[in-house]
Amino acid sequence: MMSKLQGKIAVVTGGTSGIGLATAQLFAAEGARVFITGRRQAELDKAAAGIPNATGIQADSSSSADLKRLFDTIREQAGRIDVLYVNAGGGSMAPLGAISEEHIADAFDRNVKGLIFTVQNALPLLGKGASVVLTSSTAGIVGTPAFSVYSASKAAVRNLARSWILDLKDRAIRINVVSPGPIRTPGLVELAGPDAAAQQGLLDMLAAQVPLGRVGEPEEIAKAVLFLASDDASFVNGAELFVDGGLAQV
Ligand SMILES: NC(=O)c1ccc[n+]([C@@H]2O[C@H](COP(=O)([O-])OP(=O)(O)OC[C@H]3O[C@@H](n4cnc5c(N)ncnc54)[C@H](O)[C@@H]3O)[C@@H](O)[C@H]2O)c1
Repeated sequence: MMSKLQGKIAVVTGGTSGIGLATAQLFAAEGARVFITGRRQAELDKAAAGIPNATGIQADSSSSADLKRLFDTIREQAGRIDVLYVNAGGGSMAPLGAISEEHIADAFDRNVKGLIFTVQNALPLLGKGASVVLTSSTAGIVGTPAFSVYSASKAAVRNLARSWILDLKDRAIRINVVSPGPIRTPGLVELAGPDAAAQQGLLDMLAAQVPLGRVGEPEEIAKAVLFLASDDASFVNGAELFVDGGLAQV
């Protein structure tokens, strides 16, 4: 069977851990040359070493200067981008009474500003048939305690996609959104702190809310991103794909 990304140039932001790492591995297995980004050089080197045909480029998505340097480097090394998966992001918890300026800046810099400037800087490298996948979350559509700022930042993502497909009309670039439910990643379990029992408690609590009765695995998001990124989704544009065991529907 033909590999789904044979010969393609793919970029995965936040590719050192969790969903981004699993997706970079799947993209590579499907024949892509993969560029991954992360904030810390040591983790980036470790992740890139485990992925065939991968290059790690240090870049903090919150930094416009880093993003410019990232895409300048990709232009020099590969000349174009066929698949852009904007995965870098995350957030921390704060109930309404504890929301601070820093809390808002952290979520919106990573999940909104960083996402906007990632796509903007990539634009000159995206040709006809290119695919962009953005990362939202079920938290962007259902209420989640102590997660309102993260939820608001993720809710912004679907509206960016809906407008951008109009901004890019006639360029034949597809933009879609993947919205994971609770997925067993370092980023999720660390919300419960360093204690393993507390982390398991968080996973159990989240699993109980999901109609399928469990949390998801990073590889399950990677497969959905591969679908949106590949020509299998050639007429899918401006869509939001929930990969959440049904959580967003209840
Ligand atoms: N795990 C979940 O349950 C879940 C659910 C919905 C959405 N998401 C979203 O999926 C994405 C990946 O999350 P994950 O759970 O795999 O988290 P993770 O913490 O395990 O991995 C996140 C990756 O993004 C990178 N990253 C974070 N901020 C960055 C920045 N400013 N610049 C560059 N890289 C940055 C991290 O270094 C890491 O490589 C995030 O956007 C997250 O909000 C996760």
